[in-house]
Amino acid sequence: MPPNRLNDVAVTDFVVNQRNGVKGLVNVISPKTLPSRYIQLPENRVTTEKLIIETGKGKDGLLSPVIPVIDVSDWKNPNVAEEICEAAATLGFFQIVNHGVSVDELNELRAAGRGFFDLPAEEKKRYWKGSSVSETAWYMTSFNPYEEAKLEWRDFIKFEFRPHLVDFAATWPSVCRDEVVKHSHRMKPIGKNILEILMNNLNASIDHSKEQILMGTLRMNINFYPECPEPKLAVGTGRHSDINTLTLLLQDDIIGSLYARYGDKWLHVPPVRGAIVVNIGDILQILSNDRYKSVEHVVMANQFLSRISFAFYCGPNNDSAIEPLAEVLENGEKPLYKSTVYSDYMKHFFERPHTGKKTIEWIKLP
Ligand SMILES: O=C(O)CCC(=O)C(=O)O
Ligand SMILES: [Fe+2]
Repeated sequence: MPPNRLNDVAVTDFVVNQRNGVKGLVNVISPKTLPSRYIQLPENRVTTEKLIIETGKGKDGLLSPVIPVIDVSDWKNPNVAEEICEAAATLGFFQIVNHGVSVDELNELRAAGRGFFDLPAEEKKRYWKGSSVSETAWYMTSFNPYEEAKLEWRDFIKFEFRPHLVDFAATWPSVCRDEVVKHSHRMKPIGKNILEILMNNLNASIDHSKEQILMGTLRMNINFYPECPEPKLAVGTGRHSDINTLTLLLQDDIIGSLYARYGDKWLHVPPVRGAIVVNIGDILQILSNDRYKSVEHVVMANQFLSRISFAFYCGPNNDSAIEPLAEVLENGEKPLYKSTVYSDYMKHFFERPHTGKKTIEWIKLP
């Protein structure tokens, strides 16, 4: 007989109320079965028959797609722009290589990120969301554990970059502070290059006010997924689309747990050494009046190894009005979304559990 599942009240108390996170649960209690608080409803599980892992002809005779890996060593090369725009308009995901950040630099960031999650519980708890010692960094478990019926098998720390404030990172955990700041300096110009390409393709220029919408706020999540006793019943990050313009994701080198929505299936985003995964967020879909696709994605949990990922988010300033660009509607096209202040959009997203593309649907015009 397998050991009994831990009960919901005890798990919520230990993981959320006592702020130990799911990593604390694994370290201290090491459950042999998945606590029921983490058992997803069948429709939210990512089951094998829904996965597209290897490309090739399916039963229907069609070739399944692959997430393109784009060599960006020359940003001015028109083929690069073409491949990026094509991926943004279809799969909503691509990977870039030869972007100028070395494998060693990426590995240093990975080690620093793990350093944070390896800190003693008491140290991490100081950053707990709502009472963090830092105004611009907070630590949490799952996505919104106070609203979710089922928890995600994930802890994370979020950073907001506020470079106009002197010493904005002074209150961040010293174990990863310098690497996180360095990473933002490396990712920002890459994000800008991609956004320029995507805007050019819409005949839209980037002036100061557009730049505030595209990348006026920069944030980063470090996601930590501990080993999970019954990964098939759980999710690492529930299905969602990102609510920013662009995400630049450094995922694990070995364990591929990220899947992007493709029809009614999930398409694997495989780890590629040295690559950064790029995905389009809701705001680019709105600005482009649906030319670019913000695609739902999900992260699975793993049984034997923990996984860490670093999501660098380019997004609007909180007070930006989000609406389809004038350049796109120029020929009399109907706007598909109603104008919304970005802080309201964020509030809508963060107040609910992860629910696919519900946030963008909320502002879709009939
Ligand atoms: O962990 C991952 O690979 C992706 C995480 C993610 O989707 C996010 O942080 O928005
Ligand atoms: Fe995401």
